[in-house]
Amino acid sequence: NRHKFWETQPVGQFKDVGDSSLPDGPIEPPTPLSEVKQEPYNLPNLYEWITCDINSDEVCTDVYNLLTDNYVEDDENMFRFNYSKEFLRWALRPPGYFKSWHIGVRVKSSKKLVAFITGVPARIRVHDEIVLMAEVNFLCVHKKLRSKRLAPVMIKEVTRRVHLENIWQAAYTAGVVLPTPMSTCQYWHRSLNPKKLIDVGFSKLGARMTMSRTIKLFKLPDSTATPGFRKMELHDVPAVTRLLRNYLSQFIVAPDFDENDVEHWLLPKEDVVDSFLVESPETHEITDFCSFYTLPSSILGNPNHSTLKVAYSYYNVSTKTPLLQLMNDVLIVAKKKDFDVFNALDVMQNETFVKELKFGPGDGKLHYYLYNYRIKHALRSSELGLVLL
Ligand SMILES: COc1cccc(CC(=N)NC(=O)c2cccnc2OC2CCNCC2)c1
Repeated sequence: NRHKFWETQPVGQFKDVGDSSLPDGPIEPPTPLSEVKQEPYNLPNLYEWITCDINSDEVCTDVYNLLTDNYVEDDENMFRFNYSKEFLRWALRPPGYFKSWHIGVRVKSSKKLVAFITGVPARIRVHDEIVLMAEVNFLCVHKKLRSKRLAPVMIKEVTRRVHLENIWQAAYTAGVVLPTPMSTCQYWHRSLNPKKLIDVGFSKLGARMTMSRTIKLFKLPDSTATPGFRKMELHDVPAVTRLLRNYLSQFIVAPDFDENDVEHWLLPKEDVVDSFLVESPETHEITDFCSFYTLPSSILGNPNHSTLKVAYSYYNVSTKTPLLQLMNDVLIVAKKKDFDVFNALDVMQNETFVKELKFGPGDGKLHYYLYNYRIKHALRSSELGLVLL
């Protein structure tokens, strides 16, 4: 009963993979809103649901502390994601968000937050269909409450609250294989501070390599190479939206970003998201775009370092500047901002630059999933134009 819960859900089931009689699209029809369960699912006696007002500093701090101590670790339990409070506020309040989709579980007596799950609304295009979805993220159960089957209840409760807003599909990622990945991505790391990465065990010194040789190997220029390369600003939103919409149209699954979405997700926000563009010095046309988000990791049990400063490739568009040169400029900027490593999934055209720019393959995979939406043939990662936080 490895997937006891997921076998009860409207997701592609392993037994159905390859059954081409099943059409792409929703697996179950919407339920009339009057038939959606009106009250929250039952929790074990000591616990209660709490809707988390992420605008409240106290609540945001409780969420931050729960995730800092109990969220996703790498396979060797050496690192743990350490999303900042400002990042959480950004990630959870996009245009049209619902406070009711920021769901916590706390101990009735102590009011201690012990579990969390979230959804945010997103318009996602699948082939030629624009589908309103919830992007579900930050599922976290306190380490001391694991194996109490709390996660299935959290998932059912966020699903119920999404249904109440008349949304019937969702998108999510996981490092584990569940029924059934829509795509499976490889992740890649580009060392920016190789000495620290080796000191903390993130990287290993290559065979027949010295530390000084390794530092030299990953050294980057002090300044970017592309004329007209600059930070994105508010007045660039219309041009970046046009550039990004056109670029994303080539992928089978991609967000359907409008100007409001671009303003929220891609305008630079210090220590949260960085975005740059190339404005042609001659024509002032915006020809290229690149971005990354900031997600540090706590380093577990290292005497000299407590945090790994990690940049995650977000959305990149090259129409005039070679993608290789654009991404090398992004690495130069990330190094200058003191990031230790730059991560990228092999989605979109990322595979075309990772090898050239000295990325090394990560030791895990990131699986993408859709809820209540069948895609008969799993996508190649290069057919995926969606990056989740
Ligand atoms: C380096 O510190 C880590 C701390 C926790 C987990 C991992 C490995 C891992 N699971 N990495 C990823 O999932 C990953 C690798 C490359 C790019 N994006 C990623 O995940 C993103 C997107 C999904 N939500 C988490 C952040 C690494």
